[in-house]
Amino acid sequence: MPIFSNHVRLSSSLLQRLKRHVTAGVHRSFTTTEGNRPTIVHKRSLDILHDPWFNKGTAFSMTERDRLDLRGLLPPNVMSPNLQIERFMVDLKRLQVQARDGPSDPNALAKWRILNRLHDRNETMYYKVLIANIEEYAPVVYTPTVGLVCQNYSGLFRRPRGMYFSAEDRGEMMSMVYNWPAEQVDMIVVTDGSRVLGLGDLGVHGIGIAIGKLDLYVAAAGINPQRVLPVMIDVGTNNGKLLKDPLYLGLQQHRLDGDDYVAVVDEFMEAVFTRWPNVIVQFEDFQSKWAFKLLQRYRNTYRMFNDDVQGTAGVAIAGLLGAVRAQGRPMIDFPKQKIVVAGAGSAGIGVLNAARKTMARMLGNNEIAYESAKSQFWVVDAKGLITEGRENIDPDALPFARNLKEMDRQGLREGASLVEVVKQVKPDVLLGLSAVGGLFSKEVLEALKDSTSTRPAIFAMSNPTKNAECTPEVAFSILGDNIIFASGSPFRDVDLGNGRIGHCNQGNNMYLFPGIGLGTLLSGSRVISDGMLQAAAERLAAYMSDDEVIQGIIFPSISRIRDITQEVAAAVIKEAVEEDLAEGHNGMDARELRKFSQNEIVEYVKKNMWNPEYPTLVYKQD
Ligand SMILES: NC(=O)c1ccc[n+]([C@@H]2O[C@H](COP(=O)([O-])OP(=O)(O)OC[C@H]3O[C@@H](n4cnc5c(N)ncnc54)[C@H](O)[C@@H]3O)[C@@H](O)[C@H]2O)c1
Ligand SMILES: O=C(O)C[C@H](O)C(=O)O
Ligand SMILES: [Mg+2]
Repeated sequence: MPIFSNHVRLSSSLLQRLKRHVTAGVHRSFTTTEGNRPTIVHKRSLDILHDPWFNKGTAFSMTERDRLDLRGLLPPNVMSPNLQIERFMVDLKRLQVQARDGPSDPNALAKWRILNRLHDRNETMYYKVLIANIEEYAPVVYTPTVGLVCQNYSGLFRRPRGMYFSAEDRGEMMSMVYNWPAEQVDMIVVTDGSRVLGLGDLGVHGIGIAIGKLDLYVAAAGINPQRVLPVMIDVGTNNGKLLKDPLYLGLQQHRLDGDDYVAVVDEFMEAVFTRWPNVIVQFEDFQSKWAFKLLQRYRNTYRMFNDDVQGTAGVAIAGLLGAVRAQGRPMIDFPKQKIVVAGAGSAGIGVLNAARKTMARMLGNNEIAYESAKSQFWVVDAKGLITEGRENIDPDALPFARNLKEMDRQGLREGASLVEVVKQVKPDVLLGLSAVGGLFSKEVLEALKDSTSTRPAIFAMSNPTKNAECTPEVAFSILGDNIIFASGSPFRDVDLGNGRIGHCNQGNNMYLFPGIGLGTLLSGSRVISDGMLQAAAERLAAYMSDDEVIQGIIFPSISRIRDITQEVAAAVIKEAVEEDLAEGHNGMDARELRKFSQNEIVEYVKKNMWNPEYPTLVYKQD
């Protein structure tokens, strides 16, 4: 069957170009599932059954069983991939039947265990299940359950997944990186476990967060699972409980700091980029103290980004623009919005910087616009309202510190509480990235009733569920149905009676990071520029129709995540080409990319996404 037979609408010139590209790619990759080409394997018998990359379990055909010395090692009934999944789902669904009282932690963990075991033995089937049921299982393999998994990791740990670079490995990283079996790695998600969601320092157990993010890279962006690598940089932990816990899996020492810390991360970066010069590294859940510094240190030399700072910023911008449209106003009115942000860490500051820049661009894109835009923000952290009167102010928060005299005129002062700020400012938007569950208390939400907006917006973006600044039930019950609500972790929509629905949007960076990674990979850009991130955010913002936005739906359902990711990746590629950063990928050179129309870029993206289908396996001796 010709490779492109199912894409009859492609123009013939694009078809030729894509064919050349795929053919070139096949010769370079060490295993491939593109088209119907067989995958060459260098193992047989039980070794195949024990390798999750190649295992098909009961779906091995009889001819394949013969070819790979598997006859007799499996029950005789050859199952179709669909029947195989049906059998697996019986086990998984049994948990739902037992969970009469709604979702509970033990139930979520039990589901995670079943899925994780499948992940360990048959990756193709695991991603088939995940992609087909993404709405149901993203909250199990990703936020919020992944937080619980990290908190319980020493008991849950079975087979290792990913790589651990520890402070003890200094001087060895350049060679140990070759212990990873894949010749090609496209995406690394790395964490040092110092700020896992809103759960604090979980040390080496934070590896779960890198695994969960990469699950979405495969499910949403179609990155080949053989080419993803979760990484934990273990420099110790400052979590007193873990330091004393005999069952803790990581280094039981206080975290390295200062130059010692940077030296470890430097060595890791050098090692992975030496072995895989085209890899993309996503930094995840680093405490803000290091998140910004490492981003500045590496972003102009390596293909990397920080998801909590940059991915979150883009998702928040898309949501904030959606909130403006939901008021029936054009996006260009964004610079008039009064925004109170609770939380000035890596995520909060990332959002503030991006929102300020977006406003400035809309106001004329000059120095004056940039200066004036900052007066739209009031930032409250653990010590209250941040003003120029703050002692030892964090340099990253300094640009948003309010002038004391101006605050005095507004009836506010240094350290004013969130409720005071909301009362005085009467904001259009209240956005939380504080990691403090319930911070948007009844009092705060009551104060928001006086908002000058026709439709106030509440973004309770902290994760996991228990850390959300408020629940949609509380928000809708206090403020009525004329609000916009988004949360970082998934909540159900709220039934407001009389057929009315209070829509709960999930404002999570999962809508951007897979597309940022995929777009960067396929463009071959050497760095990830602000323009590429901005293009990603704008594409997400434009994704929702006017009808949806007016109903209060400002983010898409996660069931559309593969489609959104494709669109975001295409926007990232287009921008990389326009900024002359694209160097091409896998036989597709940058000049070809430049000739592509918007639709052709989207087709190019689709063609390069991995799908969970079993390839034919052919054995060849090493
Ligand atoms: N929805 C998303 O896509 C997304 C993305 C990134 C981060 N997050 C979540 O955002 C939260 C914060 O992440 P971070 O990296 O910025 O953490 P961080 O620890 O760097 O920052 C937390 C900030 O909250 C402030 N804070 C603490 N108590 C407060 C209070 N009572 N009132 C106001 N502010 C208070 C702290 O002073 C600090 O500035 C986490 O829960 C994380 O899971 C969500
Ligand atoms: O992991 C998530 O769900 C979003 C974000 O990266 C976070 O740190 O909370
Ligand atoms: Mg994160």
